[in-house]
Amino acid sequence: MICTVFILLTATLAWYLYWKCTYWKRNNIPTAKGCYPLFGHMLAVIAMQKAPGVLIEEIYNEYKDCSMVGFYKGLVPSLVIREPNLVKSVLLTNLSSFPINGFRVQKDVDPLFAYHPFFTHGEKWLNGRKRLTYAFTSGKLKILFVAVNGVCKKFQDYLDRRVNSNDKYEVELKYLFSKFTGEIAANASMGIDGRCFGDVDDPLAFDQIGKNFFEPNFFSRFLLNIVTLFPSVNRFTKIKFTKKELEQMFTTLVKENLEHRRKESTPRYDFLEIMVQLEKEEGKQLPLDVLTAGVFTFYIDGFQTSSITLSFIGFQLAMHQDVQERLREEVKTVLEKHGGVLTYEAVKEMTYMDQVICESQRYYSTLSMMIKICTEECELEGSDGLKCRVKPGTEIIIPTYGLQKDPRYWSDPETFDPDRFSEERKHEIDKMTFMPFGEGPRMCVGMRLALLQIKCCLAILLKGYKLELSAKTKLPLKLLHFVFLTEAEGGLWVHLSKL
Ligand code: HEM
Repeated sequence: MICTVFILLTATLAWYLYWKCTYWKRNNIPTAKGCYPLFGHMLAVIAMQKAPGVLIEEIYNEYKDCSMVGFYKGLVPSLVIREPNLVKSVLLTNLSSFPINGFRVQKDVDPLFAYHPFFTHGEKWLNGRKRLTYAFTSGKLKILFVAVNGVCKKFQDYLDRRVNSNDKYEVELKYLFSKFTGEIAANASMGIDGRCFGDVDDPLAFDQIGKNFFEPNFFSRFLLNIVTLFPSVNRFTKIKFTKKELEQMFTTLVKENLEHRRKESTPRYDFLEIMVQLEKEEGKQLPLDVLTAGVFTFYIDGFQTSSITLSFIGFQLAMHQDVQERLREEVKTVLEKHGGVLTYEAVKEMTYMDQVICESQRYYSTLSMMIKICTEECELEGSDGLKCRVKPGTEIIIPTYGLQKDPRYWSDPETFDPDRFSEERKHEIDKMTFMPFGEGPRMCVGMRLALLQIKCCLAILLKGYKLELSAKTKLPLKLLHFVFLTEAEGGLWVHLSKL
């Protein structure tokens, strides 16, 4: 009897797994190689042998003739879409069918993330997004520019100290730029000192505390992988993305800062001040947890993404001395025109810098992919005739990295050529093949601040220093994608010297 029950149960389970793993086949969609029962295509990812971004890149490159490719995240059917018209359909035309991002958090486990627009949808997303959009209009950016400019001065002073004492200062670019973006995150969010530019690394500095969050050890990386890949598991495991101490630190900082601001009227130039202005306009105070979450979003989103982006730009400039020289000329000419002062208007005039940033973002996309979850059935149709009726629960993967390097959409994609983005040529680019900040109503709300801080940082660097590649940088670069952020194995090392 027990034996029969066992056989029946095993046969049912085997049939169930077979049924799940043949979903794409039954729907006439090509399936990526390497599917294992229960784990789907995720075995190497779970075993920490492959980052999710690398897996998606491999799938993208292997199925060159297909508009879409199915794979399985465990038992969940996921679809990699490989054509701009399909991306447009998911991010714009049929956005209401894909309103949720593929990374989820639970309010009781990660309360600060629970208000982050990226992790929310519906009314909550709309409110969160509205507050951040308010903070990044042109008028408000000019307020934040005061803080950014202050950080530029500190950065310049830090570079002078480092280069003067070393003649040629050898530095890892993400380490260096994390100091800049960490200091911006502290200064421009709450008007506090981020302690990033000391001669010795301060464990409480904003660049160092961010390290704990973004550079976890092997074990926490494994847990984070599991939670991001299988969010429903976390209903039981309750693994936190944010450390409790970090949450407490931000809550205390915001609370103390708010008390001063609501009482005093000294002008301040930061995000919290803009939120206090918003309270006044709306005639009601925002709850402390909402404000803390806003400041936390500012920190988490601005710090790492911008420093990674900057480090790849710095790498490209060190590799391409002609581009570095041309950009330096632009910076010097524009600054001269503005009396040697880095103003908001001067930054806007640096158009070749925009091209260099775009091309670097295309070449090494900071976010290797985007993931959207279907909540309402919708049809996708590729140019090869493949049709897919996407069912609720299906995950759609937008392979940013693959699309931005695909020779179908980019001539000579492996050549670093900022002139692709020149006024004369940029019309040749299909919008949906270049999405460093996403696209559509859910695209990056902090894009303008990100570009402002990146441009200011580059202007300071280029007007006074030359970047040359250090032999410590391992070429060709091997890209690592921690969950979905891109980094280079061994780091990006350069020598900085005074001009
Ligand atoms: C170079 C730096 C940055 C890059 C490359 C970047 C990239 C992105 C991308 C690709 C998305 C869309 C993700 C998706 O649709 O799946 C996104 C969303 C978002 N970003 Fe950024 N970002 C940067 C800087 C910032 C900054 C400085 C802030 C705020 C201070 C910010 C706040 C956000 C928020 C709140 C969202 C979610 C938007 C929504 O779902 O409505 N980002 N970012």
